[in-house]
Amino acid sequence: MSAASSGHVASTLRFHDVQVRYPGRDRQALDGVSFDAEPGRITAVVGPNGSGKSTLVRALLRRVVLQAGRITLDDTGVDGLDPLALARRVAVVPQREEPVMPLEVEEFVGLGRFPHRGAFGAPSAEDREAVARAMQRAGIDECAGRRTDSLSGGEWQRARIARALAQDTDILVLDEPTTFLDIAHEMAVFELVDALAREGRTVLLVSHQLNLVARFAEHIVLLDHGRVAAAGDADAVMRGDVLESVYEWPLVVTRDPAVGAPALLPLRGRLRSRP
Ligand SMILES: Nc1ncnc2c1ncn2[C@@H]1O[C@H](COP(=O)(O)OP(=O)(O)OP(=O)(O)O)[C@@H](O)[C@H]1O
Repeated sequence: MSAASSGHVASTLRFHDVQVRYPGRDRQALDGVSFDAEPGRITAVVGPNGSGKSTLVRALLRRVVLQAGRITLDDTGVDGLDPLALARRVAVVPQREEPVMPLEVEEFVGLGRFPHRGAFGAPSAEDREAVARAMQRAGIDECAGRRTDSLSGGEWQRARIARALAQDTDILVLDEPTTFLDIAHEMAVFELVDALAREGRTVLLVSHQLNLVARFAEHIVLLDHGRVAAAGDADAVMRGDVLESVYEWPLVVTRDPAVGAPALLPLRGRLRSRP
């Protein structure tokens, strides 16, 4: 299946027994994590704060050293790709980022084109088209001429998503992309991510929005202290006993009345004793 117009056929992104330990820490941030993110579907990574989700993204981008294990794109190790080759295949919306330069939104989104045209190349008609399309899909086109440091939290978030779309890759990784977004914009981002997956991209989505993940993601990986506590479809992962133990909070799992997906309802009051 072809995905982005970069010409790549979408790849399976595979984490094989990945182990990461940060210097000075006595426990592993990732401890034997294995799963596949396949083309044409959303693979969501969920889990409590500090469970290793962003470390997984950093490991993919080679920003942390693996103690053991491998991350591959269609059986090629990402460690064998130079940064530009990796950027032509994988676009990332990182969890946190502040505007560093006073750029207009359109210029900022255009930064996503760097793996295709180089840092100093003039934008081609194709670059300009990709930027316009990305801004439109991310719903930020009305802000094209605004400076990034004047945007609201939600507008800035959508500009960052647009920059990743402009990169035009077959693999898209989004680390909590709906932070700061209101309900309508949050739903619009989930719908957009869903459409991007259906067009054939491989989508890896880190999110705390379990109920939306249950509705949109075909494959969910639940991390707990750097290990995979559960993986599978929403029915396999969204189980009260599993989630209550991992999140250490009382909750019930019911059914979403609109679409029938499992829905999580946290209860009031802390668990008296941990299982
Ligand atoms: N640079 C670092 N140096 C040392 N320890 C780190 C570093 N970055 C993360 N950690 C630790 O690694 C573990 C996993 O962190 P990570 O940021 O991957 O979690 P997360 O699941 O993304 O959390 P959150 O939901 O809060 O964003 C945590 O214990 C964290 O404190």
